[in-house]
Amino acid sequence: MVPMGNMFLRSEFASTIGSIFFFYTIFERYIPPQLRRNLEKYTQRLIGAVNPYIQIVFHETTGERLERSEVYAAIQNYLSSDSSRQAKRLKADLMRDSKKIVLSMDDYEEITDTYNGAQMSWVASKTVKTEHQPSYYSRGGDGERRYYKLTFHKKHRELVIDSYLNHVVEKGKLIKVENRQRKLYTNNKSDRMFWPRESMWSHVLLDHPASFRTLAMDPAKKKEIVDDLITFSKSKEYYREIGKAWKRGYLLHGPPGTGKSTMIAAMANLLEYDIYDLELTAVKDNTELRKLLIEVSSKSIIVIEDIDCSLDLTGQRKRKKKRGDDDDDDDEEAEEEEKDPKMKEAMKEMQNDKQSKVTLSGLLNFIDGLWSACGDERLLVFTTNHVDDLDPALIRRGRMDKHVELSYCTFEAFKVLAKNYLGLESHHLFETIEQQLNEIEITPADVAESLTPKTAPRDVQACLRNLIEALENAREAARVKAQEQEEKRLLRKEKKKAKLAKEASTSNEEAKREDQQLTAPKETEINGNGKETNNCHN
Ligand SMILES: Nc1ncnc2c1ncn2[C@@H]1O[C@H](COP(=O)(O)OP(=O)(O)OP(=O)(O)O)[C@@H](O)[C@H]1O
Ligand SMILES: [Mg+2]
Repeated sequence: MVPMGNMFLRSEFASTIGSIFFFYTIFERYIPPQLRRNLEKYTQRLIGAVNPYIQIVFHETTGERLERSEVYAAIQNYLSSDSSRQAKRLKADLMRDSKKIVLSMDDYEEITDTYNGAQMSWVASKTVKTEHQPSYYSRGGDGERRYYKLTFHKKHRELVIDSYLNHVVEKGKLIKVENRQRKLYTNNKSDRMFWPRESMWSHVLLDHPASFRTLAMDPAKKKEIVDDLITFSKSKEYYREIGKAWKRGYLLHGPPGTGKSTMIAAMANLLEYDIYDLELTAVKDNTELRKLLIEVSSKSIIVIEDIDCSLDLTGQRKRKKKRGDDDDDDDEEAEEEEKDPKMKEAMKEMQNDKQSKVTLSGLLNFIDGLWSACGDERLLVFTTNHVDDLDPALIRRGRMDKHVELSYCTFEAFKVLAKNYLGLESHHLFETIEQQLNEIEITPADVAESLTPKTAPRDVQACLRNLIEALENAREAARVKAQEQEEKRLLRKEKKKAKLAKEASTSNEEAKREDQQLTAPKETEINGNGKETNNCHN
């Protein structure tokens, strides 16, 4: 049996709804629009005077161009976890650049959030376009405009305005960054035309498998770098306190094939950052460099590879990436220049026209000038094979805070590679290899190549033997190279000696000729007066 009280309540409720419906129909049908709007306005004011709750509306689109509001997107991300727990009807979206589906509450759902003990209510809603509203009213052309409505008690007004809204937006942006697909950017060539809103960077998805676990290097050094990176990524407040922009410079130097580029990928994977691979030679000038910098997002690594070869940063073009026999090459080039200096000059000018005009001071400004402080949480990484060729100003601490040398393969590094490539922790051949590695210089890239299995299933013993052979070959190659260099040195010495001897004999001959001229008997003439005249004109 239904209790009498309940029945009464139900009939009361039904009659209230009926009355509202009745008045609403009259209101819509018989009251002219102008009067209706005025009535709505005053009713809102009346309710506002007695209602203790405040509402803020955040629309999905803003401005005349109806761009998607960043705040709306941040709120959507912020509310996603609460929505999936509280809302009964959910919408699933795969946002642009996101690797995860974002769940948000469907229209007219309501969820609550608690912040510092204050209750906040969020409702997803939409307004439908009426005939009085402009045609650009809705973004998708479906005549609807979505919004989130935040409702809270007026006693929390300051809390909401001073901190809750910032908290929502920051947390929402963070969630977006965590969900994003990471990217590898490179700068576009500057001689092409850019559309007004087109980016100067183009990108692909970043999907490099490198990690610090698989990076072969001294374990203590590796730990130091990992700790440094993690500390940096958590130091937002610290950098603010000491009054420094939140960025850090890394200089990775070492011979080719020692893992500099691999380490950059490992850094990006560890911190979940994007990579901006900056090709300096494609940047027209310092102004363009600054524009590129402004477009770099937070949580990113800006990389300039082979900085010593990238540009003429010290006023002299660096021609030699690969050294070794430079002295001879230099001699030959000098000879060429002597032969036809004018042609050389003309070629240089032609090259200069095409070259980037980025200067050292432009690059220094890029690293730590005022503009470099726009954007947060950035690593700047330079790599080079020849650290001594770099201008000291470029790599001083404060600009390049951490200098990391990546060098030839040590036994510790080999063990990491053996584990990665062969799943080996120990083997009786390890002792031989350790001895060899102490005596021979070989890059981790060469070790990795020797350890790569060439048969399936992999033959561990054969791989290790490959490495031992490669090491012996490297020893022989080093011996031959040293011998060749010694021969070249001796040849140069001989040449110099011969040149000096030739110069000495020429000057001797000249001196002899002078002496002969000085000591030769003077022609004597008797002039008309019967006096002697000296006819020597020297
Ligand atoms: N320390 C290392 N740990 C693991 N793998 C490495 C290491 N060094 C090199 N390798 C392997 O060798 C290859 C080449 O290494 P990488 O490109 O990182 O060298 P690099 O120092 O950047 O050389 P370059 O100066 O020529 O640019 C990588 O693909 C990687 O497989
Ligand atoms: Mg490299």
